[in-house]
Amino acid sequence: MTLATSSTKPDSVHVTLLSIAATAATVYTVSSVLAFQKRRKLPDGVRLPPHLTSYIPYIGVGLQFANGLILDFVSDTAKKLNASVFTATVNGTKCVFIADPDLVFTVYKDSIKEVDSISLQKQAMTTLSGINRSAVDEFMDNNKEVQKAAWGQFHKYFFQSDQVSKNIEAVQRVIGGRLETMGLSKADGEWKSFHMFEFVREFSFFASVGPLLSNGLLTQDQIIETYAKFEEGVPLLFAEAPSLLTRNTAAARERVVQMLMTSEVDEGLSEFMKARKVTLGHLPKEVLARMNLGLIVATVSNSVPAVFWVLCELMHNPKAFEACAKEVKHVSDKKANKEDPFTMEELDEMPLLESCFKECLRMYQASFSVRNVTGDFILNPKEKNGPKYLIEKGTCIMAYTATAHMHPSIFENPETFQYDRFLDPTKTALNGKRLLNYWRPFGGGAHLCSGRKFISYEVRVFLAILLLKVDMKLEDPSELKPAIALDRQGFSIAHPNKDPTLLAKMRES
Ligand code: HEM
Repeated sequence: MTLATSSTKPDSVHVTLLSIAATAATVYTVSSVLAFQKRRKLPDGVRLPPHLTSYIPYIGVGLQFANGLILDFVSDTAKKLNASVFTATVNGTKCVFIADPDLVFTVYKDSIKEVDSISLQKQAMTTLSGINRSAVDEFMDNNKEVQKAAWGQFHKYFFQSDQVSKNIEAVQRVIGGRLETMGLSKADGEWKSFHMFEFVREFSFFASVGPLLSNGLLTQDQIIETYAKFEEGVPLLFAEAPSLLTRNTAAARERVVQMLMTSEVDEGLSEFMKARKVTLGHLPKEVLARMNLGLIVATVSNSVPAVFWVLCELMHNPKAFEACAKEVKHVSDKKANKEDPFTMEELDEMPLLESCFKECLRMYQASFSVRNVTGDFILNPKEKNGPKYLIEKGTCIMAYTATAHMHPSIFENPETFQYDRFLDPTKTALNGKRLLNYWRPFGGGAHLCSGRKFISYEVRVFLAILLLKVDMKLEDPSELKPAIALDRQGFSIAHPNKDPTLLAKMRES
């Protein structure tokens, strides 16, 4: 599918699904759907979702329309059209939007065979990683066993406790090294100033790519900036925007790919990558590097903003900060040697930190789960006697997680950061069903995030080290907390619309 873009500032312009949505919202009518329904014979009680007839040009709209939340677009349009499911055509593709928190996760149901994501995975490998389309088709269509083995490796290295434990140890070594690089290894009594997002990125990027790919990347300081340039334009690449708009992004991508093929990277390969190299060894080195770039995107584009929001919320919520700091100190005080890395068992004794992480994923997961529809199927709304919707072959479902995550009938005061909201795993939602059933920041079904266990420990360990060793304060405590950057919605965990200044110094031990 393709997204609308602004053409004024190629590459610095972000494309958003919101821009499309907001543009679409300028003109709408349901009359065409009603006419169509009369023509098409539908089973009893089944209707076509109303269609937002809209003017959505490909080029020439963009930032000027990005003036609201995708969430509001979805819920407001659903209300206007009086339907929990509606469609809108986005540059030629009929997209299905779902405003019902009980229906939005239908996309993850493996039982619905008419929903396909492989084509989008292929599209991402081609447009985003830059792998030749025929090589992608050949790999995805004819190497099912190899893909299964590669998935198994992910499971082994990022899910099995013994391996996650090793990786979490490696993460702590990386964090220790970065504290040094950032001038925070010694208690010299001096406050140092950082932009909070950049500060988090410095730790989280290397703490992820080291254990995931290679320690050889830890010395390539310039990879962060180059990768950031690439990541900024990823939505444009995925949208297959004209090359004029993606030139700089593609150039940054090529530089990252080169960095992933250096001899230092080869020499420092992680255990996971060594295993992967055996399984995928038949692929050309460059294709492998591009696939690894895709892994970095899956990892870093979510984990960096996620960790940022946890730190940011803690800095703005003294009560939560104190409670988490106390929890970490309690665990640390029991350690025989305080300098030893935290074990997974110790991190499991930090449920408040975990709850903060879950709460931030709830509040800031701003991505669509996109699925192509390969055959007609009927989507049943929750109301017993309510309408059932026909989802048509050839459409594209755009499931927006925040539809459930920010729904006031599910999560009490959804806009408020409640640091202990997820402390009790048996807690029920406002509608009486299990709270965690409505918490899906890692997707679901066949594409459930493979890194979800690893990242939940990585976040805890990073925050535990900071809370234990570093004094932190906001440069301007009266400054309002950042909001979601509207121009990046739809792609990953939301980015902030501004980067607050954090003052930090190593604590006297
Ligand atoms: C807060 C951090 C993260 C979030 C919110 C997140 C979220 C997600 C989501 C929503 C999906 C499913 C996409 C879809 O259904 O279309 C996904 C897939 C995936 N994630 Fe994550 N992720 C995170 C961190 C990570 C990390 C750290 C890794 C690697 C260590 C990782 C590796 C993957 C992979 C490989 C997939 C594709 C799974 C498949 O298609 O089989 N993710 N992630």
